[in-house]
Amino acid sequence: MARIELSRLAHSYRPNPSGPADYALKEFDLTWDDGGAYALLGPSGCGKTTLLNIISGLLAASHGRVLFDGEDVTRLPPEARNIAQVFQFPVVYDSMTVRDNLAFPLKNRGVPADEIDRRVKEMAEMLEMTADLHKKAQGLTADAKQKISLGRGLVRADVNAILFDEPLTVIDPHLKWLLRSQLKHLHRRFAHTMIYVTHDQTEALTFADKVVVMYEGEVVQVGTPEELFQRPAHTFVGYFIGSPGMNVLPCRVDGAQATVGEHVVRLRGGYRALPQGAKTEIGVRPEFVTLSRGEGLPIQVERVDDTGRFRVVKARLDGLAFNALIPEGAEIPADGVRASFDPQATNLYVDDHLWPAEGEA
Ligand SMILES: Nc1ncnc2c1ncn2[C@@H]1O[C@H](COP(=O)(O)OP(=O)(O)OP(=O)(O)O)[C@@H](O)[C@H]1O
Repeated sequence: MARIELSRLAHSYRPNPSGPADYALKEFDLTWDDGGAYALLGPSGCGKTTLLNIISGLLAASHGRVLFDGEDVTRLPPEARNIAQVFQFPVVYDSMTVRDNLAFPLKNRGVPADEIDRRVKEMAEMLEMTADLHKKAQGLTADAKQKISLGRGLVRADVNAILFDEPLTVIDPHLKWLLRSQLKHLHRRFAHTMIYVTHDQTEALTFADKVVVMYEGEVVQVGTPEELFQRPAHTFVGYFIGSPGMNVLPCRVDGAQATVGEHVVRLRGGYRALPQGAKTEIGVRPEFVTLSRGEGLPIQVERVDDTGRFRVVKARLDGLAFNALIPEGAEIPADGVRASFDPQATNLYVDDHLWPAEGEA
């Protein structure tokens, strides 16, 4: 296992990049702690696979360095990096049995036969494939083949890190849930550094201790699921995490208050010296919105969906989509509805980035 550092890393697939749009990854520094369970989350095309392939050595970064426990591995090929990688689609040897497929990475590294036997049995049990050990991979379903791929990634004890690139895409929903909890269990047991790529927030939040969120080639936040919920560092994190996502409203800011349209919203602290001409917005999660006939911003309710524990109110505010989550039992006025926000949970964004109030870090 290793602590993985990416130093001033950037990548362009073009030979002569001339501007930010030419970069699949824009420059950043990032450290993955030894033994951490990370999810790498972001929409299609944001650079997740590019980043994973740079860590494993399948791709040479055009800029910056990769360090494992302080040692520069930037120029080392994949086989010298001791990384296990599991891809979206199965990578198995069809002509081999399940047992031989699982044993392959261990045989390659000269692990003694009795140790191979023990680890293969343990892995087959975990994957619920003990009865299939003697079968050729060829005749198995896509699900089963992908389970073997996972097993081949997890069977080695000595890896620096295990990288998963959307490994559960082809797996049916029930098994998906099962395998995800087994991965978590395995992480607790062996404390491998694990990086799990997904564009599914549920998958990311259930697997990881820390989530790295990417957007358009940038790492926009690294944080615990709670941090991503409470203080999204970028408006994209606010939209992407949570269901429904954070409300983002254009505003003007004056000290400790924002003006949205003609209405004043109290902020949790003072804001001065904001950059001239920058885009300013407040972000408030639907969970921190209260509806009443009294104070607040006028909204037009379009729909109320009852989920059991709370109701999702879909509305418009100054023509923009706006959502509120209202607990069961709390009143939703029939007309003249106004929305007010908890100031502690109202964040200010300047050009999409979270802006701290005076005195905040
Ligand atoms: N081999 C390549 N040559 C040129 N451009 C590439 C190559 N691979 C990826 N890209 C581009 O780099 C950007 C990042 O792609 P990448 O596959 O890393 O994203 P991703 O977040 O993994 O997406 P997905 O979730 O769809 O797999 C995209 O604009 C993509 O078109």
